Amino acid sequence: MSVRFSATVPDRQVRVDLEVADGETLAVLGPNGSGKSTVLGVLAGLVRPQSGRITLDDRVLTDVGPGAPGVQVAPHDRRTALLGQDALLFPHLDALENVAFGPRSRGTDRRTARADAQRWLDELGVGDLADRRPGQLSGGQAQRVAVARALAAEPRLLLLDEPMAALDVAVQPALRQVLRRVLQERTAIVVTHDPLDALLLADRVVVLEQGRVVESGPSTDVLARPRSAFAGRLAGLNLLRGTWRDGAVHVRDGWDVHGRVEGTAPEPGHDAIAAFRPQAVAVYRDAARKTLLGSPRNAFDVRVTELEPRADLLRVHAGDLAADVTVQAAAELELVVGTPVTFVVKATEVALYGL
Ligand SMILES: Nc1ncnc2c1ncn2[C@@H]1O[C@H](COP(=O)(O)OP(=O)(O)OP(=O)(O)O)[C@@H](O)[C@H]1O
Repeated sequence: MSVRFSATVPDRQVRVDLEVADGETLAVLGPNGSGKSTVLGVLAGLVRPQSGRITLDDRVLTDVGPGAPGVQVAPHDRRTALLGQDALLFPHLDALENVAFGPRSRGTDRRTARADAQRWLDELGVGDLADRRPGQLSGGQAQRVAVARALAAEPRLLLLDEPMAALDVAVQPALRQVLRRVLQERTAIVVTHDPLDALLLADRVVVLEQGRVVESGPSTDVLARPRSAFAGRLAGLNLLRGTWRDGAVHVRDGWDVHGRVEGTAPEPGHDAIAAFRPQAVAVYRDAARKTLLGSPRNAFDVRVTELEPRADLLRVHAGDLAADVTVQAAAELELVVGTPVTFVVKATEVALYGL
């Protein structure tokens, strides 16, 4: 286990235990004020817990509280790197100097530090912006430089606090793809509000509510079959797993899911996943109606397995799939458990990813 974390911060009502395996990315989800940033702050050494013990690669970073030796390694000595919503680059330094700053201050010679910094900028797709100052970068570009700067410090644990929250929706997919590459094989914790980030960036998810871990497990399980109230509200995503074939996710015979490919298209025959929200699914009794539809759609012939009231909607479950319909529509469709129906979802509402 790379990270073992146990900490209590009473004035923030936080009491959390968690572990991260070597090379694993853990997503931390939870409502506002549930303690996500506090956990990152404690890991980074910025918040001192009242009691707690943290080890990273068996090195003790924090060991405080009654009877503990009172170890609290300083933030710059922990081999953790924390990246927030805002890039927080030094405004008077260009991108290259920003990235080279950490290695320089640790004693790396100027030429090596600059060469390494250029490599990291190249790796993050912003190598040609090396001589720009932060004021001349877009939000997405600045965030890439910030990731390069974090990685140049060669952290053993990368901490990302909503790294895409401050960016335009339009530039999020590209950064998400960069982060996916960066996080592969790296030990990291990502705080996010977006279930797709949890799915795509993380191997495992923990859900915090009121400073406690209320749920944890593999990302796909937690998001498709959430048990906690928060994960349920956030996720409940329809996730269909299959192999990539002819530009679609082949789940089984007759179930080829079309959608928009997020990031690079998967290799034929490789594992892939299709994700769409229950709100995007229309439910029909008469399967023939789907042939009347204009834009490309996916149709799944299924049987209702459960009807779950949710606020002013009804969630119609059919095995692993779910659709949200209004109560009125459900009544008109005369839905009961066992009713054969067709779930229809537009291809534009389906996100496809290679795994
Ligand atoms: N600097 C601080 N000093 C004292 N209390 C704080 C501080 N920062 C946060 N808190 C409190 O600690 C609790 C946990 O907050 P935290 O920021 O860790 O939650 P979060 O899950 O990251 O929330 P969000 O999603 O809104 O960022 C909250 O009750 C919050 O009000």
